[in-house]
Formats: sequence, structure tokens, C-alpha cells
Amino acid sequence: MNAQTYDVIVIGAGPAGENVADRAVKGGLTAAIVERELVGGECSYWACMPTKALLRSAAARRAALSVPGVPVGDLDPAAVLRRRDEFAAHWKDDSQVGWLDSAGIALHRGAGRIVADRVVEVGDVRLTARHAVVVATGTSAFVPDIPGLRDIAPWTSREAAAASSVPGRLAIIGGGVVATEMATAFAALGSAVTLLARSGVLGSFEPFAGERVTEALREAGVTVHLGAAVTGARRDPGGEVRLTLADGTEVAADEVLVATGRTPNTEGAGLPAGQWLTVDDTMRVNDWLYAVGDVNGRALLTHQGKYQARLAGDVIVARALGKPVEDARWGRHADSGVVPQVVFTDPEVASVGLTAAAATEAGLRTRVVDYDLGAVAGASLHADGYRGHARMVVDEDRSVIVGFTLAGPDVAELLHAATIAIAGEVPLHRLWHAVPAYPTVSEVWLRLLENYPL
Ligand SMILES: Cc1cc2nc3c(=O)[nH]c(=O)nc-3n(C[C@H](O)[C@H](O)[C@H](O)COP(=O)(O)OP(=O)(O)OC[C@H]3O[C@@H](n4cnc5c(N)ncnc54)[C@H](O)[C@@H]3O)c2cc1C
Ligand SMILES: NC(=O)c1ccc[n+]([C@@H]2O[C@H](COP(=O)([O-])OP(=O)(O)OC[C@H]3O[C@@H](n4cnc5c(N)ncnc54)[C@H](O)[C@@H]3O)[C@@H](O)[C@H]2O)c1
Repeated sequence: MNAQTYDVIVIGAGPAGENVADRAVKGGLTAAIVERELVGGECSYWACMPTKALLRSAAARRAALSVPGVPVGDLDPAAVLRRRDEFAAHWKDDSQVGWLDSAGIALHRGAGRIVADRVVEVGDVRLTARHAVVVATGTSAFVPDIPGLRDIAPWTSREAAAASSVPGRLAIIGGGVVATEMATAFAALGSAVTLLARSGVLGSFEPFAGERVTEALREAGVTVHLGAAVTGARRDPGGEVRLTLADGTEVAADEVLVATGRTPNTEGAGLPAGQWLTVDDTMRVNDWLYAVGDVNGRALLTHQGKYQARLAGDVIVARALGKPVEDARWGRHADSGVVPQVVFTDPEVASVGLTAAAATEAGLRTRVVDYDLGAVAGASLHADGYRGHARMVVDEDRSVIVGFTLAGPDVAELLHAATIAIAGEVPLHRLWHAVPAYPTVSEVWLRLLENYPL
């Protein structure tokens, strides 16, 4: 067996793995990364980028339709799929491999398996880490145990993101982020979509977000069944799928997308199957093992995984050099209470921090301020009949914002101001001096403050 030694060995070359290796090398250590599929991970080829490419053309078309004087034609699904292919780099990782090379990170292709403390085997190569092994193996789609479901070979987010054609009828099981984004995308591309949400839609967000997205999906022709539990699935010899719901209703479709959450990729790495890796705030599992990105279950988002990776990389370097790991720099973690997320539905949902319900549950004395986003001058200019909503959740005892949610067309780019306000714990009396430019949609900040007399 070929034996090699590096300071750091990273298993999984998704966004989190790439960043932790890069940070370690920039800190002066040697690093190898192990990848069993494509360098770049789920995000580049089957998640963030291709799905947003599927959504973007319809969003641009809707924006054009919302103001007079712009001639707008029909959406061209084939052109949308071609643009998506470009964003997925045609499922080839040459450019990402080139980046690894330029960053000085050694690549080992194949499945990496931890076989002993600090030792990872990849095929017939035995890699030993002087300082740390980092698990960055991400997640796979969780497929619930519904009778017949696996036999019909349902789509997961992978097949949806990489679809080479648009199904006539698409049934989607789930009411979360993947379900609502893909319902939005495929309805715009021409599928007759049925969304089967067991509980609510976008249940982890402020209730108004799910309500607005549900309403808009219905307006776009999507059939939304709330409280729909799928109890069985079968595919007819002709290829048609039939889903049975608990109330006896049948839903017919050409394809079924299962969007019911994720399960961690631990088993292939030689770790207990289906168990999220518990880490401390430096991403450490034990004295030599770290876990970054989706696999630690803290926040299943690319930007949070990359944040964790930067942090873990720096900590591994510090510990390797015998430097103290100071709480002031690595403590007060952004995974707790400051996680931003944008759902690219129509309308978009952008949120950071705690919902009002979560803040109350956390024992905070809160005040909730709501504002009609459509009443802001910039919003009425942005689109005729602009409809949207903003909510700010204030911790009354500290007079700082702890949660912020927007739902409305093109709100994604408004989010970072709220992330800064929450992460920076900017006192509300200071926010009065952050004057939003006129006439931008950001004036909602002024309106929210006016509705929160100090
Ligand atoms: C449909 C969809 C859309 C999404 N859209 C967004 C979005 O818009 N914005 C956002 O922030 N997040 C989004 N996410 C979440 C985002 O994709 C993940 O948070 C992100 O990919 C996690 O990065 P990661 O590096 O932890 O894992 P991954 O990207 O999953 O990468 C893990 C890598 O490890 C490899 N691997 C696994 N096991 C082994 C092994 N044993 N040996 C070697 N290699 C291994 C895998 O092949 C993979 O390449 C989306 C997710 C889905 C499903
Ligand atoms: N724009 C983005 O940031 C973006 C986009 C897509 C995905 N993601 C990330 O990917 C992750 C996975 O997304 P997701 O939508 O798969 O998960 P999710 O956790 O957002 O939603 C899962 C949905 O499935 C339902 N569900 C769970 N088990 C079920 C069962 N047995 N039967 C029926 N319904 C069931 C839940 O009620 C929920 O509605 C999310 O955590 C999200 O952060 C992010």
C-alpha cells in the first residue's frame, strides 16, 4: 500500500472541504483532499448553482413583466436548461481541479475512509495526518420509508437540478426549501406541479413567508396540498406514477421529486451511518478529528459551511503552531443566531437570525415590528403592484435586532444589512444614523425604526 503523510487530510471536496484545505495551506501546512465524485461538491453540480440557474430566467422575466414598456416573450425551457448546464460546468470538474492545483492542495480521487486515528485510506493509498483529519462529506437526500417510493425511482434534488427535460406533471413531496424552489422553477418551465406538504410550507421561517409563497405558487398554477401525507407510490407499466395520500386521494404524475430533507454522508467515511457529527465551536470532534459543512448538521448552507471551514482551517493552523485558540476570535459563533438564508422562490424569502417564535422560545423579551414592503416608495418603483412584507424582531432588553425576514420580489440583496446589524449587535439608537438612500427598497429600515419608538 502506498503511504503518504500530510499535515491535514480533508475528506470531501465540496465548498467546505475546499475552503478548509485552502486555509490550512495558506497558514503554512500541507494538505490533501479526498473526493469520490466531483471536486466542487453538491453545491456546484446538483444544488445551489444549477438550481438557481433554473430559477433565474423566470425571475428575470417576471421582473420585466412587472413594469410597462418592456416587450416580454415566453420562457424558452431549452435555453434555460442550456444555461443551467453551463453553471454546472457540464458536470466536469477540470476548473475546480485546476484551482486545487494552484492552491497547492493535493487531490486523491476515490472514497476516503477513516481506518484508524489520523489515518484515511483511499483505494490502495494510506494517508496519515500529522495534525488533523477533517470530514467535509456533506449530505445526501433523505428518502422516507413510504411503501413503493424507492421502487418508482423518484427524483431527488440531484435529478431535479440536472434534469435534461421538463416533465409534463411533477409531484413534489415536501414543503421545505428544495420543494418550494423546485416547484417555482418547474412550474415556470411548463410542468403541471403538485406540491404535497405534510405540514406547512417553509415551516422554519416566519409564518408570513410560507403563506406568501404558497399563495404565489397557487397563482402560478401549482396545486398545493397542505397536510398531505403520502402513504404509497407505484408506477404503472406505461410509466405514470400514482401517489396515494392518507385520505385516500391519488395524485398522478410523470415524475416525483422527494424533497424531505438530508442525511449526513458519514458511513462511506468510516463513521456511524446517518449520524450528524457533533462539534465544538472550533469544529472539533476530538483532538485530531474535525467536521465542517453540512455533515455537522449545524446549518445546511454553503456560506455557513465555508465560514466554518475558514474558522476550522485557522484553528488547525493555530493549534499546529502551538498558538492559543482565543475565544474572542473563534467564540460567539455565527452558526447560532446569525444564519442568513435566501429562498429563491417567487416571491423571494430572505431571513437572518431568529423568528419571532424562536426568539420567544429562547426566553428573550421581544418586540416584533412588521411593515408592508409594498408601501415603500422604492418598492412601488421597482415593480407595479409590488407585494411584500418585512419583519424585525427586537430583543427589548439589549435593544438590538435578533431576527429579520423579508418576503417579496428581489429582496435577496437586501438581506446583508440585517446580517450586519445582527452580527454587529448594532444598538437601535445607532441604526437611526444608518440612513437608507431614497428611493430604494432599503427605506423599509427607516419605516421599521419609525414603528419602533425608542
Ligand atoms: C437542491 C439544493 C439547493 C441548494 N441551494 C443552496 C443555496 O442556494 N444556497 C446555499 O447556501 N445552500 C444551498 N444548498 C445547500 C448546499 O448545497 C450545501 O449546504 C453545501 O453543498 C454543503 O457543502 P459541503 O462542502 O458541506 O458538502 P457537499 O457540497 O455535499 O460536498 C461534499 C463532498 O464530499 C464528497 N464525499 C462524500 N463522502 C466522501 C468520501 N467518503 N470520500 C470522498 N469524498 C466524499 C462528495 O462527493 C461531495 O463532493 C442547497 C442544497 C440542495 C440540495
Ligand atoms: N436557497 C437555499 O438556501 C437552499 C435551497 C435548497 C436547499 N437548501 C438547504 O438544503 C437543505 C435541504 O432542503 P430540503 O428542502 O430537502 O429540507 P427542509 O428541511 O427544508 O424541508 C424538508 C421538508 O420535508 C418535509 N418532510 C420531512 N420528512 C417527511 C416525510 N417523511 N414525509 C413528508 N414530508 C416530510 C418537512 O416537513 C419539510 O417540509 C435545507 O436545510 C436547506 O438549508 C438551501
